[in-house]
Amino acid sequence: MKLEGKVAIVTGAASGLGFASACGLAAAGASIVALDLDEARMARLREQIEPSRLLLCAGSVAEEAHVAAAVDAAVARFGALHIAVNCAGVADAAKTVSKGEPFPLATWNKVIAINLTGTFNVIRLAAAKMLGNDPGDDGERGVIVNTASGAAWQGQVGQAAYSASKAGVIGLTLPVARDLAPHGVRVVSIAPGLFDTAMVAGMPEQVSKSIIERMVLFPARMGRAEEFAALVRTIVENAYFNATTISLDAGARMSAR
Ligand SMILES: NC(=O)C1=CN([C@@H]2O[C@H](COP(=O)(O)OP(=O)(O)OC[C@H]3O[C@@H](n4cnc5c(N)ncnc54)[C@H](O)[C@@H]3O)[C@@H](O)[C@H]2O)C=CC1
Ligand SMILES: C[C@]12CCC(=O)C=C1CC[C@@H]1[C@@H]2[C@@H](O)C[C@@]2(C)[C@H]1CC[C@]2(O)C(=O)C=O
Repeated sequence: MKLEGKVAIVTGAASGLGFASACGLAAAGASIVALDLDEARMARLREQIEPSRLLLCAGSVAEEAHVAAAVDAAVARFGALHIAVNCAGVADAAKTVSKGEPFPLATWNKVIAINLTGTFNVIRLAAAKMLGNDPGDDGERGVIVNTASGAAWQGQVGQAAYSASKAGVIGLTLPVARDLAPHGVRVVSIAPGLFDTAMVAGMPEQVSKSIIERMVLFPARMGRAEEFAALVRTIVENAYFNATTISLDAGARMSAR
């Protein structure tokens, strides 16, 4: 799908991979509907994207009403919705049992609600709008890009909820692509390795250095948000990507413990 004149909703757009994706799609000519809980940080998009092609929506991907309002606003303001990029996510961690205390169910529910249910909430509401689009080349009406994680396959200590949520994103990719293929909507997920964003900013330098030296194959550094955004753009523009999860991780393999 050519990006010029298209409309994209990007969740988690206030920070990191979502911010870079919103900027990258806008630079290629798309109008952007940004959805994030963090209204203040999201406002930084105004410095990168011209006002006539930017709509900021404060809200949670886990709330039906918030996402419904954002996709309605996209169509009301820009006339259609062609692209959805799911980047909103959290990485709250806990051990299954720690010092005799079981994993807090509230943490489990939060991570699943945002990373997995939130992703599907955006997919279903955005796809319903995409089905109203006039078909383009090959009958294409829309593209959905989700963010999984290498942790789906190689979760570390404390990542039961996070890994399960991301495995869920990978799991839904094929059946949703099958559901939407007859309507000309593609669905692709990206599984990033370690990227230099706010989500990993709290990691002690020693830990990140050790992960990079021992577990990242080449190039031995964290990923840059712009590299993620470049893949999002490629997925949107290249109609032959569908129903798959693409690793973007410099060959990272995590250790056993
Ligand atoms: N940074 C990394 O190394 C990796 C990140 N990921 C995934 O990439 C996605 C983006 O992560 P980053 O950009 O690194 O993190 P980030 O922390 O920089 O950005 C995440 C954004 O999501 C927003 N958000 C959180 N909960 C939300 C909700 N309920 N509704 C709407 N927005 C919400 C936050 O306000 C924040 O702006 C996440 O799904 C994360 O799990 C996956 C693999 C590696
Ligand atoms: C658990 C990690 C690594 C150790 C640390 O000090 C801090 C962390 C919090 C953020 C985690 C870190 C690592 O496991 C990799 C992930 C899970 C990171 C959040 C996103 C992350 O980069 C990922 O999903 C990788 O695939």
